[in-house]
Amino acid sequence: MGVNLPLVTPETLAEKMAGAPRLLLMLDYDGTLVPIAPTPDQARPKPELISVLGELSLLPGRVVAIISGRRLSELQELIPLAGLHLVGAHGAEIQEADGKVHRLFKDQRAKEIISELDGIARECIASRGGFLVENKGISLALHYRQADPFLARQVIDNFIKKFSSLPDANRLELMPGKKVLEVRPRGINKGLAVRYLCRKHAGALPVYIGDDITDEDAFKALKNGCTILVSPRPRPSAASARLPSPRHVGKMLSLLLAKNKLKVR
Ligand SMILES: O=P(O)(O)OC[C@H]1O[C@H](O[C@H]2O[C@H](CO)[C@@H](O)[C@H](O)[C@H]2O)[C@H](O)[C@@H](O)[C@@H]1O
Repeated sequence: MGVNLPLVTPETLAEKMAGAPRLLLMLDYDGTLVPIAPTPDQARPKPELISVLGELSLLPGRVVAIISGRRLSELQELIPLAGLHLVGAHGAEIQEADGKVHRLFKDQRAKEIISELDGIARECIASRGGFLVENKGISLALHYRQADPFLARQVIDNFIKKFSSLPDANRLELMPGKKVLEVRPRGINKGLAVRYLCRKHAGALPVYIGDDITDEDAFKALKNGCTILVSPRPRPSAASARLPSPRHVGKMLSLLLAKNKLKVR
């Protein structure tokens, strides 16, 4: 794990990718394509971003995939584009570029536990403000971005205690994220999705860009690959380089599109 990852510029990164005969560009959503917002429903893509992603994915030799912790159904609504891969629920739901969907996760018992945990999370929150429970069916997110930090610690500790005492809790795992604690099926992670896409598009230059702890599985799956952490400051990561913000990611995508358009003329 490196800490002082070299900062790359959008220009250098776009140049490297534009030079590849075939490219597999994998992008995380929250905190990478779209800046972090106070609540999940406020983190929406700008029309320009949708248009760049759409154009890129139509170019020959360019495969674009969005890999997120969000539900696939939500990604389909946020990025309403045909022709790119959408991967939801940390890799459990994969939509191919032709629209075909694979659901990698079929453990019914784990789904039942998630539904139980929904009630437990709400009980732990009780009437305290600033929390949000996001039930994604096969995973659950307990958000505390707008809660008092001291109360958040108490609620999260209580939730973890109750979760750990559930029979079969080991079918699921806890994953901290940005002001959120997620519970997801054990063994499902973004690394699986990255390996799947790399096999499917063997020979293409794989690039993964992400900002959160869940993206570390993807970085590790692409050992020695082009892996970019989105972070304003250095922090331990398995990525190979760093871009400071989603704004820089957006700039890089526009430059990549412009360079590729010049090539296909
Ligand atoms: O894998 P990602 O695309 O990065 O998704 C990770 C989680 O992102 C969302 O929560 C985070 O973003 C919200 C909007 O900016 C923010 O309000 C929240 O505090 C963050 O934790 C999403 O709601 C989760 O379902 C995703 O798993």
